[in-house]
Amino acid sequence: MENDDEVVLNSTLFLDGVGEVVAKLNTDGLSCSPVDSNDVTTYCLGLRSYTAKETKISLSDVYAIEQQEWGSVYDPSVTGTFLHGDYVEMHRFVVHGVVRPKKQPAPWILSEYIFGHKDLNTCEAWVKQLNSCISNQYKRPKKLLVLVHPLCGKRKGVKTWETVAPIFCRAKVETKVIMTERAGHAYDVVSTLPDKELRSLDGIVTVGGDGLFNEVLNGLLSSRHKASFPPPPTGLGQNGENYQNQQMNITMNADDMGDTPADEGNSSPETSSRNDDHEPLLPTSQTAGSLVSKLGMTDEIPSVSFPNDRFRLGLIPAGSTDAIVLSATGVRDPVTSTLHIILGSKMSLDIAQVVRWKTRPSSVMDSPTLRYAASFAGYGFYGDVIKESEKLRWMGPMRYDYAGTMVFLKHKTYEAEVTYLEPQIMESSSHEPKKKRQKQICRTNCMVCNEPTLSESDRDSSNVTVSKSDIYTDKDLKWSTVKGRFLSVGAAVISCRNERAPDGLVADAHLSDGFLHLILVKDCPHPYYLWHLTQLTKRDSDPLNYSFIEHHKTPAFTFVSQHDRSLWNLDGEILQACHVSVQACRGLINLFASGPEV
Ligand SMILES: Nc1ncnc2c1ncn2[C@@H]1O[C@H](COP(=O)(O)OP(=O)(O)OP(=O)(O)O)[C@@H](O)[C@H]1O
Repeated sequence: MENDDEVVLNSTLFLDGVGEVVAKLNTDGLSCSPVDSNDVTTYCLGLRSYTAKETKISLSDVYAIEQQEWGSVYDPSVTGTFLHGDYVEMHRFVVHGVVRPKKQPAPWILSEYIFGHKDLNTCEAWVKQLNSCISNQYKRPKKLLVLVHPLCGKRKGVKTWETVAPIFCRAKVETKVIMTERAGHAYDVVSTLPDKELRSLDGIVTVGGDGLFNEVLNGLLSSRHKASFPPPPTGLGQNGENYQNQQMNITMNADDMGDTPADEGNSSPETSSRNDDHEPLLPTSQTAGSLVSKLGMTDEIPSVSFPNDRFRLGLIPAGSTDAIVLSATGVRDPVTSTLHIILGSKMSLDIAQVVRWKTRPSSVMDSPTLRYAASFAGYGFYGDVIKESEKLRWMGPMRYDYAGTMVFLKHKTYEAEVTYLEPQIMESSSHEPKKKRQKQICRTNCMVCNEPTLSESDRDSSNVTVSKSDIYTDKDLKWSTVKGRFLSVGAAVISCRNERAPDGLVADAHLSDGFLHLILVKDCPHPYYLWHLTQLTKRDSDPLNYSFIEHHKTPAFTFVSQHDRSLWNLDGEILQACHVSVQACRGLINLFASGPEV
């Protein structure tokens, strides 16, 4: 802004509340210095009434420019009246910006600067030039699909959208808005979006909670993410023939591609009671043809695939927990999220890919079912709470507390075997309680998330293509198994901060480091478990540092249980599964966010 050579526009304008200023626009932003520096400070009745220093507005903080009608601009420097200042009539334009509070985390605040000039052409030239600067310089979205869940949270989806819609409108971002009518609607819309339409969009935005976001994520990735999947649990042929056969089935069985969802219409034991389960992304969904929840059900390779550098997802929080937004922006504020979207913030996010190999122990062999989770995959306590809370929807968000208490009192434990990949080079967690670890919190421009993986750096230097599945034969990783009775098995992709757990489940989980945090809570007395749960609600506590808890940072794990009602909670959505494998897909999607400023 200092270099006058870069100045693209320079004139004297009126700035509302400041008076006449010399305004200069360059590639970084706009600077306005009062014409008469003697006017910098004025006094009213002996009190200093305003200070007008140079005003600097960075273009990266400008989200809209608007031409306004002829009207009044306040000039505090006008003298001659008892009180300083008066309104002056002129042509006007408004620069809409963002104020990012210094103390974080805090919501971003909308600001506006009203400029005026007697000459309409001068105002129009400024509007044109400013618009061209903000549209050329930043990767801002022009067209978005917006899915609004009207009943989310305390039925505040529509109200939240009505609050932020004018901001999109002001910023001239085209939005195609769909109100969801039922569970599974968003999944159906997104999974059946033709490639041409998807290519015309810069992203998809959800106005709702983590559940709605999870539907969009699954709709987007189900047929558009082609990757080798994690090995199945032992017993299903981890390295052997069965596993290979599964892969063949999954990728080549064209008969499964019809309009009938994989799990529907046959007489296997798991289908008979399937509709009891709340699985909107599975058979109850209406657009059956779009259900590509079985891996690779289609031969057709969509032209829009993931990971995708351009396409981003946005979340405008209106749900009952909003853990993904809190972890991605640090605040649960619809306006802050909207500004991140309009200003084109971008950060990548790991996604957990969950493969269900068996629904029930009695099933002979299911067709594998694929699901994605952005924040959390949990079994035992977590699955049971979701199942209980579904019956209590009428209670609103309170149902989680009630259901949580009920499930806690039952103290159910599950026999299971968990096998996870352990990075040898990493500080691995022991089974013993350990000293409080130095937590490296994920923030904006996080060093950990920006570090290339070992295979990525090898690939860069040697030009060798490393397939995703190579991770499972990496010499720096080994498989370890834990067997026993568990109160819960959880895998956090991100910190999972929420209003009840200010540091989240795992305070130092990273948004895009390619790891899951596997948390195994073994059978223990009631009070111990209660103690762990209460620690989660406190800031700066160490809720995982107990002898009955194992915490492992892992890129993948498998899980086997012999329980008939084995329920998983994936971002708050239920999946019934007794054999699963889960892997972290590093940076699989991009969000309109920049990481929390915590
Ligand atoms: N119009 C609708 N009617 C009923 N359910 C819907 C509708 N739209 C979406 N859903 C479903 O509601 C569930 C919860 O949505 P969401 O997470 O957006 O809201 P929430 O209030 O945070 O809910 P939860 O407390 O269950 O997390 C999702 O599984 C989604 O499939």
